[in-house]
Amino acid sequence: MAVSIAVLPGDGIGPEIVREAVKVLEVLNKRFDLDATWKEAGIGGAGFDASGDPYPKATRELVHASDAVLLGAVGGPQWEALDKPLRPEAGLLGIRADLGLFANYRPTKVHSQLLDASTLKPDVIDGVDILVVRELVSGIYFGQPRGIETVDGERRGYNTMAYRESEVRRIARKAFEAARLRSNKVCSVEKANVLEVSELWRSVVIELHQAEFSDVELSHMYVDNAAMQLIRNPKQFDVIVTGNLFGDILSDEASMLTGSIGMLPSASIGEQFAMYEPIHGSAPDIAGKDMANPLATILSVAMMLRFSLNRIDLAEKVEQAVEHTLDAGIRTTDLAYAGEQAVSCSAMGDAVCSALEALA
Ligand SMILES: NC(=O)c1ccc[n+]([C@@H]2O[C@H](COP(=O)([O-])OP(=O)(O)OC[C@H]3O[C@@H](n4cnc5c(N)ncnc54)[C@H](O)[C@@H]3O)[C@@H](O)[C@H]2O)c1
Ligand SMILES: CC(C)[C@H](C(=O)O)[C@@H](O)C(=O)O
Ligand SMILES: [Mg+2]
Repeated sequence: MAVSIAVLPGDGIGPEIVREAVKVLEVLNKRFDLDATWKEAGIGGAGFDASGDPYPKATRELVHASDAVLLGAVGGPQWEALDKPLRPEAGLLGIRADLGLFANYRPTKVHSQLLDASTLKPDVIDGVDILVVRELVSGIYFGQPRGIETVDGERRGYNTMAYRESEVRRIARKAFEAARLRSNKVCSVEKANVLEVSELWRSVVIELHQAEFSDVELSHMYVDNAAMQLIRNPKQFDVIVTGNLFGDILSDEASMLTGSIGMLPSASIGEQFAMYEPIHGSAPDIAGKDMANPLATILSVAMMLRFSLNRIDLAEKVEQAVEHTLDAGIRTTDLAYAGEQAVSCSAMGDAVCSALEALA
């Protein structure tokens, strides 16, 4: 069956890493039986520069007409002076909200070939396999009121962290369902000792657990402790379910268990649409140098094959190709801590494509 993909490279390293992921799609079309077509459109700073809107109308129309979306990354210093609604990041929040992508899955899997790349001891991280399930279209990112006002002659900035019961219930449900397919453990992370929004979060998670998921082991952890436990003993976690801001922070932290933020893919899923993107940003410090790690984006393609295109077989091939590439000692700069010679972003993409072709 023919499938259509909207490809949104974005800014900074976005076009570089997405180019390598598209090469993988080309191999799947040519050497396997994927029948995918794709079209590119602008998002973030690229969207703003072309049309004055970080989530342009043409992009919106394309993603609504596609089976899945692949996004690189958005943002960069050249757009920082813009008004908030025009910034690249507003384009990303805009597409997530527009497509209703409330569930963001961020798998953190330690590859045994990369134990040297992590700053943590091998026995602490070997075998780590955590799924962060992050709420993506609510919480403090979207809560009202928000703004900067002048109070008593000085500026005061404020945001609102709010969750409705229904929003907590639907993300918690996704976490429990995911846990049933894994090690059957959910840790719900919030700050219920201080925040009412977290108090509600915890009580809704407990209600849902008692009503429908009592077979799943449930624990609760304050976010500050969770940040520490992720480094102290990451293997205690299976599924972590948390809100938008805490999930953003904890997933970047968790990525370093794997050796690099360049290793973590993600799937953002709603009722109707799905988008796949690495968890990292546009990395302005290395953009344009062909040195980014494209594996997070390539592994996001594997998630797309599995969850949106109904091709688990091809998802597994892509994941195997990544494993074989790591087995061969091929490392981009972010992974090359043990004296290995680093390869470029495009060479890493080529290596994964060759490994994939060898599996055809
Ligand atoms: N999903 C997204 O589009 C997304 C995510 C995070 C940040 N951002 C945006 O990206 C810009 C830069 O943000 P930041 O510097 O805080 O975070 P970042 O994730 O872009 O970079 C953080 C550090 O990680 C490195 N890094 C990131 N991805 C890498 C990769 N694939 N390979 C090798 N190294 C990699 C960078 O070089 C940098 O040193 C900002 O405008 C931010 O808003 C976008
Ligand atoms: C760029 C930013 C809006 C985004 C977020 O905070 O969600 C990013 O950090 C991410 O993790 O995808
Ligand atoms: Mg982030």
